[in-house]
Amino acid sequence: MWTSKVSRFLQVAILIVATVHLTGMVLVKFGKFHIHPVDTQVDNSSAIHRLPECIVIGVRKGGTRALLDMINLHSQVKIAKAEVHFFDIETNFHLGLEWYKSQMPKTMPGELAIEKSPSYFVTESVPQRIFAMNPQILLLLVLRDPVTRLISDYTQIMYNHLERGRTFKSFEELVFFPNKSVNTGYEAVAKSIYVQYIHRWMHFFPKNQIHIVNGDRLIHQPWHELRKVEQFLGLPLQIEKNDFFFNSTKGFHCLKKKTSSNPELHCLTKSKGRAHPNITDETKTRLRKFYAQFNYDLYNVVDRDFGWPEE
Ligand SMILES: Nc1ncnc2c1ncn2[C@@H]1O[C@H](COP(=O)(O)OS(=O)(=O)O)[C@@H](OP(=O)(O)O)[C@H]1O
Repeated sequence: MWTSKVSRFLQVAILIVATVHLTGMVLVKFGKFHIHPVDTQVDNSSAIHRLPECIVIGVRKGGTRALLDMINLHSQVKIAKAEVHFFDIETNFHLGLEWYKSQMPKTMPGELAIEKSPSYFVTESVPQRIFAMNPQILLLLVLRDPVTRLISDYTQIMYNHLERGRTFKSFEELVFFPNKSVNTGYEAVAKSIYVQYIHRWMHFFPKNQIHIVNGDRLIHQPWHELRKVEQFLGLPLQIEKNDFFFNSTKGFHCLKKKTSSNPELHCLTKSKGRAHPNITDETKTRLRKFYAQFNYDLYNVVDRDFGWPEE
């Protein structure tokens, strides 16, 4: 009688302990509850500069700033505020890895440092240099419709000239030769031929280390793209639709940063999301036809169809 009471008591106790343990595991797995260094009473002084475990490698005008600021909403991510350009600018590269590390945000164990330098993607020497630093590194690449990216790139250069009081050639003059064929010698045209650069990266890194963010979806539904980035980085899922608000004046989503009890609202600077010059439908169609084959080649190489318009 006495022994059967003890054994019944033990069975109930084991059941309670197992239920609590399992519930905890499920909550952690689905990101409802995070065991995070910042949540616990850890001494912040142990935060140090570390090399990044993830780099946003480009592409220029793909939405790299938006991506970096958005992933920074995650409590386990710290970002380098300015573009570092360590691997693509020789004078920086020669300062060595200790200099590079010093440009990174301080992180605690379990936190990820991320930097973005959009020209890494197109600079020949960069994949090998990053591989030499860390062959396991995770790479994020934002790609958007090549024609929109080209127009965005041109717009940026145009504004830079106009701000300095200089005149600037029209889009058509730069993008087409007089016989109307596409001028691939114009850098902004070449940078939208993504497939010619991705090969170099895939020579060094397996596909599962390169995650491509859809830059067009990043504009319209950033939370979907951020969810995939969190999964790629192995982070607990935290970033939600509610972390964004649509700013109708800007025409883009801005962020609600959870730095205090009242979220701080943050939109990208005015150099992002500026009005593009009017480009005729005829010009866009000609460019779309030009990029179509390169886009197919890219879809084949990365096993993913981005569905960019073909005309
Ligand atoms: N939320 C939000 N707010 C503002 N802008 C956004 C956003 N999401 C994506 N984008 C798009 O990002 C484009 C700029 O890309 P990058 O940051 O990669 O440019 S850069 O290469 O660093 O100069 C920028 O291109 P432009 O529209 O030509 O300015 C935007 O279209």
